Amino acid sequence: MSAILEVEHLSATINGQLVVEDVTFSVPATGVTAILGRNGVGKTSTIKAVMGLIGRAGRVEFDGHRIDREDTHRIVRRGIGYVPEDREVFAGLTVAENLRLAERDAKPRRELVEQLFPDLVRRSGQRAGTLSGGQQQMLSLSRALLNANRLLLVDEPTKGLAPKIVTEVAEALEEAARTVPILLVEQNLPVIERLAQDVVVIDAGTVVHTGDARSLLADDDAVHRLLGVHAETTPAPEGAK
Ligand SMILES: Nc1ncnc2c1ncn2[C@@H]1O[C@H](COP(=O)(O)OP(=O)(O)OP(=O)(O)O)[C@@H](O)[C@H]1O
Repeated sequence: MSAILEVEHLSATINGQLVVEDVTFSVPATGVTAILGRNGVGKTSTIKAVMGLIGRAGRVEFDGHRIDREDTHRIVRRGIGYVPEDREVFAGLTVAENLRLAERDAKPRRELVEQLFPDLVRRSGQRAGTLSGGQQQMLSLSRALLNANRLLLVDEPTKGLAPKIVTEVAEALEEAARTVPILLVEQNLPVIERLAQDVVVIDAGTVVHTGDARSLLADDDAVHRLLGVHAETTPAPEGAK
């Protein structure tokens, strides 16, 4: 399958410290590709480096164009949506104001967002800072989905959420993935099993495994060796297949 994103020998630094050493992987033009790895191995930094948010070197090609020397705003305009780990909603603004600020396209896809997140429609006048973590996550996802992005980079969307909300976020991502490929950093194995076709495992700043998600998750020894957890011990979110 053709790749929408090709990352080759990517390295990245924060405050002069090397946080991504040498990462190579590609993201197919459809479906969900998950970046996995233990805490602190460089997953978030890899995504930030692709977005040009931290110093980076190496080759990053998006839809045939080199983007590794481009500014973040140019990368965003090429059609990569970024949903950061800390959600970064404007706390003092309402849900509606947060969404309006995110609109970049002449015809933002408001209907898609309203269909995926009816709760946000009901809360359009509520200040984003008073939303629950799950609702803030949905607002953050909505902002990326409003524009006709051609790739979404989504960083740990289920982190710290209650099981029921994890399921809702997973459902929304599953629905979104029908319209746009997603590169997803995720630690929740049942969520990965539900959403991802492909996995990229990072350890100590380099890629140590790539392949299809099901094969990896079916191999408890490999999951334990690569991720330090056991596949069968992670509680499944409600409604997971
Ligand atoms: N602002 C910073 N200053 C210094 N070091 C940093 C900074 N941000 C990240 N790092 C370091 O870079 C390394 C990679 O961090 P990163 O957040 O990319 O890992 P991660 O795999 O996403 O971790 P987690 O799963 O815990 O979110 C870590 O050792 C971390 O301590």
